[in-house]
Amino acid sequence: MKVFITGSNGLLGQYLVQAFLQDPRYQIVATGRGENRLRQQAGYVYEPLELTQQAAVQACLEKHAPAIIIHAGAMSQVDDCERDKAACWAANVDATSYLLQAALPLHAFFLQLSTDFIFDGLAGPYRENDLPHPINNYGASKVAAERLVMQSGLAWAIVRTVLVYGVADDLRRSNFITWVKQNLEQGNPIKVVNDQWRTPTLVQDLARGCKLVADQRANGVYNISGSELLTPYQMALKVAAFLKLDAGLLQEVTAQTFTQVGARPARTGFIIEKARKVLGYQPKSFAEGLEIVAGQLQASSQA
Ligand SMILES: NC(=O)C1=CN([C@@H]2O[C@H](COP(=O)(O)OP(=O)(O)OC[C@H]3O[C@@H](n4cnc5c(N)ncnc54)[C@H](OP(=O)(O)O)[C@@H]3O)[C@@H](O)[C@H]2O)C=CC1
Ligand SMILES: Cc1cn([C@H]2C[C@H](O)[C@@H](COP(=O)(O)OP(=O)(O)O[C@H]3O[C@@H](C)C(=O)[C@@H](O)[C@H]3O)O2)c(=O)[nH]c1=O
Repeated sequence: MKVFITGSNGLLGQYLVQAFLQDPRYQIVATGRGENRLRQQAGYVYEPLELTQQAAVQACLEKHAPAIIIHAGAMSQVDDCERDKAACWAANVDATSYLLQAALPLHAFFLQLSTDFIFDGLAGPYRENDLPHPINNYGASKVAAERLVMQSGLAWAIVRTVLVYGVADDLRRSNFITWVKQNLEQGNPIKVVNDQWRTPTLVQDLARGCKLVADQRANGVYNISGSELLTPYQMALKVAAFLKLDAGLLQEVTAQTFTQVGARPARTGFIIEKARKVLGYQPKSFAEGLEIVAGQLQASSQA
């Protein structure tokens, strides 16, 4: 069975390819912007695909006619989305519309990735049936994409996640854990907020959760994240302790002393009971996640 993955050069995309490569039931079509940046390039088809080009999306889906589409591609830089709403909308909404239109005649199962940033962060942690109320362009674009998916007429699932962390090849954006590690290793003091709440998600868990949804063709919205509600400051302390780095470089601040272009919802995080019960989803603890990331970093430094 053919699975079509968008955003395959990204943090999640790389782990989706790895997860489906382990399962001989699937043939993978991985798509990304420009050249394939994954270290492993055998065992699947890679197609360069600019998702904002409707004709290219149409032609690529016609050519491969997948049974399952996992749409991980997105403009995920929240501040860039705030600065350039048109680019954000093109990448996160129009691109989703092009994929859905091309998927319709294929009757493909469509799995859309979404985010805790669809909420305003006043009442987290959130369940699947809480009402979205985004406070930045990125979140608004993901709400619009979710609505297109729900109204598409296809069999669909929406996987929402939070603050994804992990190690991947040639990423265009760092993630919080690697960002903290790099700064502490270089002796750079960093300001870290103590009044935002997240359920940080190990990228391997997220990929596993997406595969559970795809394997079961599970319809509906699923929160797939870590289970522990932590502040970035608490996360950073755990990173420092685990990696034996200098926590003295961590400066505990509140969000208002911390200006980011795109507003961040204060208290998000997800309740993941539905994914546990319906899908059998079982995330690693944050400590286990750090151990896995540290092991990967050690292995890559010795390679
Ligand atoms: N990271 C996180 O903390 C969270 C992520 N999510 C969602 O999960 C999904 C995956 O996120 P993640 O892997 O972390 O994000 P990344 O930014 O690592 O990956 C996104 C990928 O999409 C590609 N892409 C962006 N625009 C286009 C385009 N116009 N045409 C083709 N490809 C494009 C990027 O290409 P390139 O590499 O060339 O830039 C990139 O490889 C996204 O939908 C995101 O919104 C949700 C919650 C949290
Ligand atoms: C850069 C930075 C971040 N932080 C905090 C703020 C925030 O809560 C957390 C991560 O901040 P960042 O700006 O790195 O990441 P951010 O853009 O907030 O991450 C978001 O990405 C998109 C794709 C999502 O969908 C969201 O779920 C979320 O993961 O770390 C600090 O405390 N100090 C800092 O210097």
